[in-house]
Amino acid sequence: MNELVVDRRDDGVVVLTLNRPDRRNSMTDGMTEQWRQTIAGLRRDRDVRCVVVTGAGSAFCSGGDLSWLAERGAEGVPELRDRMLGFYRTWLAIADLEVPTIAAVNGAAVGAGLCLALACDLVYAAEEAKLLVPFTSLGLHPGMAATYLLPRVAGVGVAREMLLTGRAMRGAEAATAGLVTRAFPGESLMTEVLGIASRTAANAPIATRLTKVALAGGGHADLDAALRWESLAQPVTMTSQDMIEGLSAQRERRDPRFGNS
Ligand SMILES: C/C=C/C(=O)SCCNC(=O)CCNC(=O)[C@H](O)C(C)(C)COP(=O)(O)OP(=O)(O)OC[C@H]1O[C@@H](n2cnc3c(N)ncnc32)[C@H](O)[C@@H]1OP(=O)(O)O
Repeated sequence: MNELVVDRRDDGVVVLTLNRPDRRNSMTDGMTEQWRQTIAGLRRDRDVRCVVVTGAGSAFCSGGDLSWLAERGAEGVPELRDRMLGFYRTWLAIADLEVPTIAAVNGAAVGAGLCLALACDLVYAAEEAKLLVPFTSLGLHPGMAATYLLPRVAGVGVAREMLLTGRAMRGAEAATAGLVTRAFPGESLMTEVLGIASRTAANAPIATRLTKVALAGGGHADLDAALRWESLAQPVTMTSQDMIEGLSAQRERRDPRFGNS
């Protein structure tokens, strides 16, 4: 079975659907390998302007496959360390894509599954989606950069409560807490997300990529760093064909048609 469905749309948006609905899209070795190949392909593809990740069926992603954790053999810490590092890096490679990435959290996002969503630039959740990181209740230390992503996205207070108590949030509360960008009623989530993705994909590619670089790691550390970066990056876009097109489109009151230059 294809555990990762890739849908390339005409508007430059690629939708990746985790596809193991009967196991709530938990991450198996097979799905992880498909993810690795797909993300590597998307990195090289200049026609891609925005990537959306979602889950098939009722869940977004229930995290690491529990049967793998239960059945693991005689591997010791060094072997497991290598294995886990490879697993984390493969999934979090979505954060290395130069184009904007969006998680459409259609249902439960648990453990590594929530971390995958938080590694995206924008996270839209169904109001009823259940979000939690119950590592310690499973006897596990957090993984998949949970101890980086949660405090970074929602602040250390939210991270502490979610990681130490295992408390679940619904999408609506997660939006209020700043853990997700916005919540929508479940039935309209995909329509809303595809609209946002399409509009994002239509923006000037070079300006968008540079903006993403500027915001990586939570934005610049100080005002001077921001000014030094912007006084270089903005002139790069000022000399681009895209800016000429953007200004013409605004003058002519039409939608811009950006290339890649
Ligand atoms: C290294 C990484 C570590 C981590 O990521 S730690 C976190 C691990 N994940 C979890 O602890 C999540 C466990 N799953 C759940 O809490 C629930 O599921 C959900 C909230 C995601 C969804 O609930 P509902 O819709 O009621 O489904 P259901 O009846 O619990 O599950 C349906 C089938 O899916 C299997 N399943 C669910 N999650 C996983 C998983 N993570 N790995 C493997 N199988 C999973 C179940 O066992 C069951 O199977 P059957 O129909 O045969 O009873």
